Amino acid sequence: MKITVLGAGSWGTTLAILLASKRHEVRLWAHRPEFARALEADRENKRYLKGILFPASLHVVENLHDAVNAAEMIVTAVPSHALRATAAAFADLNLDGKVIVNVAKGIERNTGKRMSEVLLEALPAVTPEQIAALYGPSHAEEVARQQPTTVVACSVSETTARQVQEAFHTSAFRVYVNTDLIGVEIAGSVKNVIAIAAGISDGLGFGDNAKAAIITRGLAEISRLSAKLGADPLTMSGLSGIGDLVVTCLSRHSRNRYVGEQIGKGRKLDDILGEMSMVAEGVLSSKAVLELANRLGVDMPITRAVYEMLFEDKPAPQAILDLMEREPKPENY
Ligand SMILES: NC(=O)c1ccc[n+]([C@@H]2O[C@H](COP(=O)([O-])OP(=O)(O)OC[C@H]3O[C@@H](n4cnc5c(N)ncnc54)[C@H](O)[C@@H]3O)[C@@H](O)[C@H]2O)c1
Ligand SMILES: O=P(O)(O)OC[C@H](O)CO
Repeated sequence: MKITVLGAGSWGTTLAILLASKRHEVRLWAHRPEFARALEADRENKRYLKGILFPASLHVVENLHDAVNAAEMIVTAVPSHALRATAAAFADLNLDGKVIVNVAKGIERNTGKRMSEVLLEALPAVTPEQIAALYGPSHAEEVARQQPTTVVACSVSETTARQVQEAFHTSAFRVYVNTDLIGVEIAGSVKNVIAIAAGISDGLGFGDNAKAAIITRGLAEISRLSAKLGADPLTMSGLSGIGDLVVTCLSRHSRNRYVGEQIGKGRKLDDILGEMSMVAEGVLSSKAVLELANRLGVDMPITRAVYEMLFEDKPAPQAILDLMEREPKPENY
């Protein structure tokens, strides 16, 4: 199959290598032409995925239109804040019959939209059945080393989800299917905000009890938001739900958990982000998720606390105390 991956960060590069290793004809597009030229010269992504060489069937391309025109399947792996502009830049091409697999995890600033909603708006000729998400607990560093990983291919069309499953599945990268796109996208995106809270707990020196509380009560607020939006509650116990929440809250690879850890140590957000080369989606998503929750009347206290610590300079110890001293509540509400 001819597959184009848009975005040559750690995840886009990892997926392009995985797909090329399956003998698909793969094109990898980087939004900066000079970076594309460096990738082609090195046959390696020295900035985002050092030490993993490109298979021969992976072609680096500079021209977005050529990359999209050549593809039967398009994988969008740019950061979520860049997805709308990236898609709009190829909206005038003929996209009939092409499947678009988004792997960016985030909720759009200002609109509160999920990534599939952003794609449908930016690509008016594309139908919901052409769009899929590939989500789940999958750090690039481990997938690139072919360590066992499980993910979920999701689309409102089961046929499309199965096409994506077939395209990506390997003996080290096991792909399940699901058709609950709302649940998969909400869970897979909001977990980044909860992972920042988990990192804050680490930075403050708290232990396993606090981490378990953040994961469990984080899942409770993700579940409340998803239910309000019409998701299947079962998705929350799946790979994009508890699976991705656990990996992101616990992993040493997680950029979101790292940002939180630094905040917990008392550092300023701008300083932390200024020295990071990789995207931590939960930072921008915290604001978008909180606005969405407020609009829908959904209580998301951990998300609110993360937002206050990141953007309103609330000291982390105070935020934790405020969370703990809230009015006692029933577990299921
Ligand atoms: N890294 C992972 O393990 C992993 C796993 C699953 C999902 N994801 C998701 O995949 C998405 C991409 O993450 P990543 O880890 O590959 O990012 P990264 O931080 O490794 O790299 C970001 C990439 O985006 C590019 N970029 C930056 N601004 C851009 C713009 N305006 N337009 C187009 N491209 C731009 C950068 O050049 C770079 O290639 C994120 O939403 C992330 O949550 C990442
Ligand atoms: O490194 P993070 O925190 O962006 O997490 C990456 C992936 O979403 C894990 O599945």
